[in-house]
Amino acid sequence: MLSSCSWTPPNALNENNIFSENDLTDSDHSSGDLFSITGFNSWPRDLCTLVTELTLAFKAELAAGNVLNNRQDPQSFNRLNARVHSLLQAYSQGNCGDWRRYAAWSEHGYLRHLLWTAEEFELMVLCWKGDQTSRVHNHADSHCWLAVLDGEVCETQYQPLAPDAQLRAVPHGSFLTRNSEGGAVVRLVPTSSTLMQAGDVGYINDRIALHSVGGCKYGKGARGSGGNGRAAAESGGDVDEPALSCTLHLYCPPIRRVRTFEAGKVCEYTPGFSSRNCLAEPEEWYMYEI
Ligand SMILES: N[C@@H](CS(=O)O)C(=O)O
Ligand SMILES: [Fe+2]
Repeated sequence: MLSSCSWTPPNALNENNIFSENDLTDSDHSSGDLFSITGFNSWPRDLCTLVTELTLAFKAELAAGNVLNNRQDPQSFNRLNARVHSLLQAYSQGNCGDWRRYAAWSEHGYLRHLLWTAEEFELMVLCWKGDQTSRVHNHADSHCWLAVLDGEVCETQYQPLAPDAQLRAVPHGSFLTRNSEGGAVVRLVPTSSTLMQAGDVGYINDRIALHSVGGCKYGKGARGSGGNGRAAAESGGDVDEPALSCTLHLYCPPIRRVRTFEAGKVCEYTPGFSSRNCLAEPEEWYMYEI
């Protein structure tokens, strides 16, 4: 709840919505160059500050007349991506563990816990037990940032190929399905597989690839009390138990319909949530208007 957060409205911004050198204190300068590159106000160690800074980043692009989706003007996107990436990285590497109160796992599949929803973006914690894996899916023309809060996940990206494409060998893990509209048959081929650890941040959209994400079968995960995986690992997880991993997902704009791709079929549905412990009532967060 907002009352439990030490949240204060951000300082006034200059006309470019970027904090100037004069806005920085000496201690800010000692934090390094990232401030001058990304222009954000504070390193977000808690969710309230993170949501505030993200809101400012998205509103700044909207105020400059840019759309927010995967067809965004490249210059606007590069500016936004640098800022959002830095904010998520700062939070996932140095957080105070406040996301843990929203985390819960299930035997039956990964769980989605909604933290924050607004017109510009949604933020959620996803909890993976063992090697639970999402089906290959799209992101509905939204931007999707993913930060690992604890444990490890593996992201596999897929690209469509014509089913009769001349391949020397059919790549392991590829399968025949339908295209996005459920029409022509395509072969989805895995093109990359990336192990992501606590503190890592990734980005994807539909123009880059489809993907699936999965946790690790066994290992050290989110059992410690620290803010990230290193702290949890040091506090000692049991390597024989399913790993408990947590990821933070940011979708801009929020995703209302998602498509999943399996052998021979495409499904479209409205993604749901296991819990909606939103951080605060929206009106409390919009005290500050750009
Ligand atoms: N995009 C998925 C999670 S992941 O596998 O990227 C979701 O929101 O459920
Ligand atoms: Fe995804």
